[in-house]
Amino acid sequence: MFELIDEWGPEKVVVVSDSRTGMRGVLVIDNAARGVGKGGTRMSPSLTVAEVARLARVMTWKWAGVDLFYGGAKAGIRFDPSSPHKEAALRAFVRRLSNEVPREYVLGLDMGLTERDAAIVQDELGDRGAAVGTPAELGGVPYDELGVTGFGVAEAASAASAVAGVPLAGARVSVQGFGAVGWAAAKRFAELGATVVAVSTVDGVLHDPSGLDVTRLLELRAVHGDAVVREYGGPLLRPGEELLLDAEVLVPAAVQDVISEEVAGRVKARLVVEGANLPTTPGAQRVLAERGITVVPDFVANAGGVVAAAFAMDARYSAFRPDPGEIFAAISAKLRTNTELVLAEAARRERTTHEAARELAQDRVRAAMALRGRLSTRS
Ligand SMILES: NC(=O)C1=CN([C@@H]2O[C@H](COP(=O)(O)OP(=O)(O)OC[C@H]3O[C@@H](n4cnc5c(N)ncnc54)[C@H](OP(=O)(O)O)[C@@H]3O)[C@@H](O)[C@H]2O)C=CC1
Ligand SMILES: O=C(O)CCC(=O)C(=O)O
Repeated sequence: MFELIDEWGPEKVVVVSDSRTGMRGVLVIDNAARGVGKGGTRMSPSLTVAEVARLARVMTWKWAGVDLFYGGAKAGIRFDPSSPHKEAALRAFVRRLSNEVPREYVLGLDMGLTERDAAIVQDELGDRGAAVGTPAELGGVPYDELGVTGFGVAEAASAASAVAGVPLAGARVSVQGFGAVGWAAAKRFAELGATVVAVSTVDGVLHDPSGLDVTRLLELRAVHGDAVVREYGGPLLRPGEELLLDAEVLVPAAVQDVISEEVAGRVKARLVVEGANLPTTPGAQRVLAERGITVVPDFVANAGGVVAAAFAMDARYSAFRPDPGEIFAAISAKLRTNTELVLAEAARRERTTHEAARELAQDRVRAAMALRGRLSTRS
């Protein structure tokens, strides 16, 4: 595990387990120089410690990128989110981390967890503190139900469209994943005048070159959940094919590492907007840049979730729930400005967009570390 550590972190890695439920979990606090550790908790049957450490590092850059004062952290639970024992596993996870939660880490939503789970976390914490992403009935900001992250992904795409030479009106968009990020991205792209030609889940890829009916997809998802692509009807392409379709815009919004160097060489889109965390490998980022394909990096494009989470953190101390309109407006403003800055800096510094965005975020984290006396004294 020591090989995970570099000059930025992680500062703390806590591994927990529970013999009764079989839950295994990990909390990674990557870098808390700018504030308390904050990031979503992922539940997946194949989760690894290294995966959570990589996600926690993304959070360090994400909070610094939007200049909000939280530290990079992420947690993960190795457990099947469809199991009837999910609640017991989640409660065991929170109980095992009672030293760290919420003093050093505040839970939020990531893959496999929903607002209902955040409510369970809140119940487990009692008067020790709050979870974030709880339902409106608990005074929370239900950011996955609101679709804030996907909304922000499409806003970032809109800001990048001029640089990429891809006007969004009429652009064909292919979206991988139709969960909290994917559905909301598809909805916002359609509102911005783009044509959503493909969406996918693990079941396969729905593809219609003349455009899918996004309203119908959203209605089907509300009723059938994950089974949405099968319920829509029509043939399905194999998972992965959505990355290579004829489309101007590609939005990977499911899992990490789906765009390898090899896949990057075959992507047809002119603009890739990363809804998921870590969907492109470093090699793929280089290939895409060499091919002149504009990439909006994950921690720039999907930062709508952290902006909403920051509102939710503030709401913990207020009797007034933030207005969703205010949250969406803040996301649009922050992500558009940041996207334009990152693309301009990448061009100016002759770096990939990931490199430029990381350098900008690192400057802020380094400044906080210096002020706290945390920089290395070794030469
Ligand atoms: N929720 C948020 O606010 C934020 C999420 N993210 C990141 O966005 C990504 C998605 O998260 P989120 O939408 O919350 O997760 P969800 O669990 O809500 O949805 C994930 C979606 O991806 C689909 N999927 C999983 N694997 C594949 C695959 N190999 N090919 C195609 N589709 C696949 C799932 O299909 P099925 O339903 O069939 O399993 C589901 O539709 C993650 O990387 C997450 O870390 C980043 C910032 C904020
Ligand atoms: O911090 C949160 O509550 C959710 C945001 C998150 O996990 C992410 O952006 O990946």
